[in-house]
Amino acid sequence: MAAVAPPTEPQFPLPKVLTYPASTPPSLITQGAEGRVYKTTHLLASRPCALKYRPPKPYRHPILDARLTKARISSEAKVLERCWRDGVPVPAVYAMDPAAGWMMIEWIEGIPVRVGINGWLGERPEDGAETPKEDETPLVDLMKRIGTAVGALHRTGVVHGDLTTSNMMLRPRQGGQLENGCAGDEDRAKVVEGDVILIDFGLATQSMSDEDRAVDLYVLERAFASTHPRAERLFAVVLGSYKATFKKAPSVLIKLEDVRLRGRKRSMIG
Ligand SMILES: Nc1ncnc2c1ncn2[C@@H]1O[C@H](COP(=O)(O)OP(=O)(O)OP(=O)(O)O)[C@@H](O)[C@H]1O
Repeated sequence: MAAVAPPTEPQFPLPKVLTYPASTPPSLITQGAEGRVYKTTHLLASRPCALKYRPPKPYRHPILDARLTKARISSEAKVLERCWRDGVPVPAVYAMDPAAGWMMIEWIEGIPVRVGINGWLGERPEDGAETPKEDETPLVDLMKRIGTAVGALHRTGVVHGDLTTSNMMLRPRQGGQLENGCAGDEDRAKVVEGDVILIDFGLATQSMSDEDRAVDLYVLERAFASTHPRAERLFAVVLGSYKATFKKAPSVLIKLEDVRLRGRKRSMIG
């Protein structure tokens, strides 16, 4: 008889909700400074979920810690629900227990947009290098979908607070997508296909201010330039589709000029 492997001890004590039986054991996806993300099937075997859990912080006063944790989970879930109701592409919230520090949200299949873009760029030379022009339509289309998603987010009265291409998932449409963002020539377009879903609303707030929206765009612009320097010029496409999606974009884009100027001054001063 084949030996049965003993169950492996989880690296961290599981939140209580994940100690109940489920069709598959939970798997730890990330361990950040503030919390952990697990993939679980605790709700339904056919419906994988992401469980965001903020464990107690031993270095904080317990009453303050409990209050902060509860407020942060509630606030993230509230923002997600508002977005979802208004049709912004975000994971649905399935369940939560803010006092216990967790919320269970829709699992988004696919790869982070960052991985998709880098998979597309592959070994391409730096921007501006002498190369024959190639058809960039699939990448440009992805930029448009990013701008549309951010435009929808701002239209609904939410600013994300940490927009990066890591906080966006590319959910495959029918026919699938590549697992790891690496592709041969014939599959290259596939790595940038799919619906853009915004994730990680831990720093999100409800705001209608041009300034807050412009800062959100600026954070994304800076993150984009440092993560994808070879595609920096395409950020204009993101802003173009943002403008096409969101009626109030023109005043936000004027504000963005100020925010950029402040950013440049700050980096000159050091
Ligand atoms: N709904 C989801 N579906 C699939 N994967 C997810 C989902 N939510 C999060 N992830 C994965 O977990 C990672 C961390 O998630 P997230 O950024 O929301 O948590 P965090 O960084 O711990 O949060 P916070 O910034 O609020 O402390 C993501 O980069 C992604 O890989």
